[in-house]
Amino acid sequence: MSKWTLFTKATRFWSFSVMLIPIVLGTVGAYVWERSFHPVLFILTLIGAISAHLFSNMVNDLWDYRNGTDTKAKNSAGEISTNSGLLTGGILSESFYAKMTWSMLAIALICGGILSIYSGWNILWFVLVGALIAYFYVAPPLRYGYRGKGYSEIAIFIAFGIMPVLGSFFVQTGHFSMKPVILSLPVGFLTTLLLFNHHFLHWKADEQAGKLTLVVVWGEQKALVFSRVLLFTGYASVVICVLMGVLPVYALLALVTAFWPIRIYRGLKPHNASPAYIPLMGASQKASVRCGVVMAATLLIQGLF
Ligand SMILES: CC(C)=CCC/C(C)=C/CC/C(C)=C/CC/C(C)=C/CC/C(C)=C/CC/C(C)=C/CC/C(C)=C/CC/C(C)=C/COP(=O)(O)OP(=O)(O)O
Repeated sequence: MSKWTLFTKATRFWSFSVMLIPIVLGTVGAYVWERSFHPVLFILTLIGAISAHLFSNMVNDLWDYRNGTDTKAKNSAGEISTNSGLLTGGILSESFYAKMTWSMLAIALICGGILSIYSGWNILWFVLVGALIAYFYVAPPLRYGYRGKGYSEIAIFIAFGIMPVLGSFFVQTGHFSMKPVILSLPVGFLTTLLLFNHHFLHWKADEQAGKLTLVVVWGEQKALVFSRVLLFTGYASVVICVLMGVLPVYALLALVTAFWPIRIYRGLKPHNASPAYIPLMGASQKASVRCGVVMAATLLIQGLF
């Protein structure tokens, strides 16, 4: 395995698009509403936020391995593991993996430090809250992501919606505003949907390992209803953005991106084998990214013309 392949597997690198999109949205908002854009600060924000995201993926794997959760998922017949598989497969040692994990945190912290010097110390709030949310999702004593109370969904909504959109807006402008908060709602909900749907892939193994996700607590049928509600709420918030003047009316084009997940939901029964949820997960990721791309593009068009 090449070093790059190892890196992409260890960090679950290809999930980075769900962080890239909110960063772009906040930056485009700053440009369109305030005519403020600093390319170097944008690059630093991108590197810092994506490193923070990769750190959260890795620290999750590390603790799931230490807690034995990922080994259970690997050994459960019919279940689909969504961790990197490098620790459970013995491909990387725990100590090497931990060093890589803390390096990601270090990069994020350095970027956060530099940005706080240029854009204002308020950035440090994002650094503090981001690090706490990422670490205690799975690490003891909190392990708040596995309590089956919806805390993980709230954390994802904040970490992949409000924080990166508002944070990247703040980096460019040096102040806060309600506009980026409203702008963050669709991608916040749709990325929460992605995380929620990925729990369907291994919920039986999660249950055995005592990992209480909402799918485990509610059961498949009820969780599928909530999944649809999340999708609806995500797209309804695009309409809210338009009604509140945060996006131009032609941003409603983003609603078209709901077509793919809706088609997948139609093919699902109240109870399904794990593999049936792979297309749903793919469609949720695409919905979040495509909806965000259309929102950013239409906002930029409005600002340019
Ligand atoms: C996370 C971290 C390193 C934070 C440190 C500092 C930090 C935030 C640095 C960024 C500094 C910058 C760039 C500041 C500029 C202003 C900006 C843009 C601010 C936004 C900051 C930001 C990106 C905040 C979000 C931080 C993040 C990503 C928090 C993680 C959220 C979270 C709970 C993630 C869980 C991820 C996973 C893997 C879920 C799935 O796990 P699980 O359910 O177990 O399933 P599986 O079986 O698949 O493992």
